[in-house]
Amino acid sequence: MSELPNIVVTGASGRMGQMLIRTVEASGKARVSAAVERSGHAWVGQDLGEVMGVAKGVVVTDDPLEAFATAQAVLDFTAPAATVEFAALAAQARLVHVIGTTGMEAEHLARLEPAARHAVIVRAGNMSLGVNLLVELTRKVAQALDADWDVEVIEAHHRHKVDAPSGTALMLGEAAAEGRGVSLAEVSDRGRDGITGARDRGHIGFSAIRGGDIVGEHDVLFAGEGERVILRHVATDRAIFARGALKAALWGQGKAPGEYSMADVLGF
Ligand SMILES: NC(=O)C1=CN([C@@H]2O[C@H](COP(=O)(O)OP(=O)(O)OC[C@H]3O[C@@H](n4cnc5c(N)ncnc54)[C@H](OP(=O)(O)O)[C@@H]3O)[C@@H](O)[C@H]2O)C=CC1
Ligand SMILES: O=C(O)C1=N[C@H](C(=O)O)C[C@H](O)C1
Repeated sequence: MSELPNIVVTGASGRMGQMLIRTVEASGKARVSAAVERSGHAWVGQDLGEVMGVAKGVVVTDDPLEAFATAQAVLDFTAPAATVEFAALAAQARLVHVIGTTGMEAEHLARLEPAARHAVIVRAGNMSLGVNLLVELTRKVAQALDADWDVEVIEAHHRHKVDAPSGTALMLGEAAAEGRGVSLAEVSDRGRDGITGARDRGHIGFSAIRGGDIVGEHDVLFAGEGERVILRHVATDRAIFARGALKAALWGQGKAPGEYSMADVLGF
């Protein structure tokens, strides 16, 4: 019997699901004990060893409750509607629920609150070390520069991405707003098109590019009179997100119930 923590991966066949399975299995710090896909998915009933060439003996299931029963953590990079269901089940089983899913609306976030009263949730729109550092830098730069400097968050992702702005762009926008001491909801400019009028002073703009296989690129532009400051992160490998998620799952063991961020995990 392995002494390593048991980890469940939901959305196992997805871009991140597969990366998470490979990262956990290669880490030597945990093992994949179960993999979940939705009912009717071609992978359900298949051995991961057969479909991925790793984690032999783990048969993909469409029963998350059964999968969660023998695990210590679940890594969940799926879709908002699925994530809120998994949160209730993870809380029931007292698992650490690491949520990478983006595009979560207020109604989804509200449904995480009861779960976080019973179990540890670590949620971040981006689990990489580099982006979480960029978030801290953005807060500091926004604090140092006044509203004469226009803030724009520009992000680029692959053609399959379904949500915009990205979760990362929203984290960066929140950090810029916090640095300025304003509420992002009150100063956010999204999706400019047509005769928009001149830019509002103090607003934070968002632009999204979608194309090809771009893993994820984020710029925070501070545009002043006669000069610009640009903070940039470029992801070239999804392993950076998976490594962060595994770190969060291990960090969360034994922590008090509640919702935590990657900044908590990284000690920023
Ligand atoms: N926080 C971070 O660091 C990162 C976050 N992400 C986010 O992770 C999410 C997934 O991204 P990505 O892997 O590219 O997307 P994919 O579409 O490749 O994968 C999503 C997976 O989740 C599955 N899924 C959806 N609903 C359910 C359900 N009810 N039960 C079980 N499985 C389900 C999908 O299955 P099906 O195909 O059948 O729908 C699919 O296998 C996105 O929200 C993305 O923004 C991505 C990278 C990093
Ligand atoms: O969908 C993706 O791919 C990614 N999503 C996250 C986001 O919305 O910011 C993180 C990363 O940029 C990749």
